Amino acid sequence: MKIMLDLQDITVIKRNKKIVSVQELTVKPGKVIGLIGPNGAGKSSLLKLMALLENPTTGIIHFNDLQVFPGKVNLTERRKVSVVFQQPLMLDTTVYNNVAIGLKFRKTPKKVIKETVFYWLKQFGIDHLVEDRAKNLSGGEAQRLSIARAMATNPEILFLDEPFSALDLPTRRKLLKDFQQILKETGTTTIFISHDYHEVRYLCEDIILMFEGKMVDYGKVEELPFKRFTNDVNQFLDEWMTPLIDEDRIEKAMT
Ligand SMILES: Nc1ncnc2c1ncn2[C@@H]1O[C@H](COP(=O)(O)OP(=O)(O)OP(=O)(O)O)[C@@H](O)[C@H]1O
Repeated sequence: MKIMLDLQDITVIKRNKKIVSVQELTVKPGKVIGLIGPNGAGKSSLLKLMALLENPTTGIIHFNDLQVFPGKVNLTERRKVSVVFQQPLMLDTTVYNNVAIGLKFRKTPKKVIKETVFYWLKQFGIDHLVEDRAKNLSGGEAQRLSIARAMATNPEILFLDEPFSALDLPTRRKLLKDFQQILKETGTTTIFISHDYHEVRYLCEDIILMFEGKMVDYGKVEELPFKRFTNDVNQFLDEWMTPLIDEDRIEKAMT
């Protein structure tokens, strides 16, 4: 299988501190990867590199076999990448225009724009809000809109920085279910930051574990409970995985 994204000998140094250090990281098409680790571990910094938004201090990045320099990515490559942030960045206009804008920039014919916008709003269950102003949406609706907008441009790779963390549990569960189905259908390569083991297990096959700026693991989610790292990392993982054990116990008790 070909490699979509390839990072070699990457470091990011900010204010004399190495905040990201990754020797080798490759992403194959179609993978859904969770980017995990404690606060300040370097997840967002790594995501920005992978999404070609920021330059590493040292190292080389290839995207589809082409060496890229994030500060100077050409438009064709940039448009293959979509990023969704935790706080949806909405234009102060209608829901329709928020989704249509990326397609307008790509000079997509009007008819195709309309079809695409309605298709994605429907996929995320918000087509009835098409004429509403984006700023009036609830948190859950806005998050649906921001992912629909990202998907509408048909990205080769999608990055999400804690997209579900601001949502209440039922809303989050519903969106996760819809999103999982959509990823299954589209096969979009996806990398997303999460603090939620349940979420990661539900959506991803693989995880990248960051700890104190270093990538300390890149492997299968299901193998994580059986791996051992340094004491600090083990302690983080033990605590990180505990809520799921509780949740499983509650679910069992209820059935
Ligand atoms: N522009 C910057 N200048 C200086 N330090 C920075 C800068 N950006 C990030 N850092 C530092 O780099 C480290 C990693 O930050 P980053 O936001 O990547 O971590 P994170 O794992 O995403 O954390 P969180 O889960 O809290 O969002 C932190 O110590 C942060 O303070």
